[in-house]
Amino acid sequence: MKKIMLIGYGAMAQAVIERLPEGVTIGWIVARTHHHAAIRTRFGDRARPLLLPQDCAETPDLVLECASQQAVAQYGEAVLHRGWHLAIISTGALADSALEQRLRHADGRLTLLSGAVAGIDGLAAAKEGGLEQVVYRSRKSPASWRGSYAETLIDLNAIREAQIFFEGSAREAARLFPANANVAATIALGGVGMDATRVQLMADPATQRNTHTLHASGLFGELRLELSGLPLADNPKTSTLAALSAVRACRELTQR
Ligand SMILES: NC(=O)C1=CN([C@@H]2O[C@H](COP(=O)(O)OP(=O)(O)OC[C@H]3O[C@@H](n4cnc5c(N)ncnc54)[C@H](O)[C@@H]3O)[C@@H](O)[C@H]2O)C=CC1
Ligand SMILES: O=C([O-])CC(=O)C(=O)O
Repeated sequence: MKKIMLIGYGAMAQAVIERLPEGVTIGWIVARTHHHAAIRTRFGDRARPLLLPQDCAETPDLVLECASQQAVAQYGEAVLHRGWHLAIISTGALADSALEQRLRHADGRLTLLSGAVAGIDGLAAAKEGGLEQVVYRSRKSPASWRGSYAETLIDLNAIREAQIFFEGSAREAARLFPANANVAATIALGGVGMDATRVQLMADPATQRNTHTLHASGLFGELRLELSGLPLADNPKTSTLAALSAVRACRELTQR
């Protein structure tokens, strides 16, 4: 039985817990104090709530971050310095290049989950021949942008048609929209980097989906990809596919 540590106890963590593959169990959950009683009630002795990953005396088979960019910055190094395997969904944390370097040079294994998008393998292959441009657009409902920096750029209650409210680099997008633009960072890290990857963020009152569009061109030819994802019921910012990419990382533990 593989025993993992989960970081976070929000919408994505719940989706992962519900779909945990056979042969994988959760041993520890790093969560805010206000979640600890609920974790104890739900899991009893099977999973311990922790304040810090370092409070775990054993070696988890995988540490699965499903929390926030802040959690990656807060715990990432401590996890990797123990030689543990860390898989992160909040890839936008790596928009902080000093943090990225520290995490990449630490002892343990760092995996970037594919999250809400697909096609990173093809983009990375295309990069080997040279990429000319990579443009990423995220289109979500106004509800998905609520509570984000978008509220300072656009009146989400008043928009009647699709509107691009942000254009910039992947680094800017990932930093300004930490719960909404991790995909921009994932694409940037697979392709031409945080500063050269162009990002457009759009609010569309006519959609209930989180649609990710990737356009890349280079020596290989051209890639156009559109992924129209259903958001999680508990968090319209987060696509179901992002949670499923974390489930896949759990399943891979049983397939080695
Ligand atoms: N790579 C990708 O494609 C995607 C990445 N994400 C990332 O996944 C994260 C989680 O998504 P959801 O579960 O939907 O968000 P959520 O807001 O529903 O839940 C986040 C949970 O993490 C906990 N948390 C946050 N920071 C923490 C910390 N430092 N220590 C302990 N607990 C902490 C919160 O208390 C909450 O329980 C997002 O914030 C975003 O960074 C989300 C969607 C797609
Ligand atoms: O889940 C999504 O659709 C994308 C997302 O929130 C992110 O990139 O952080």
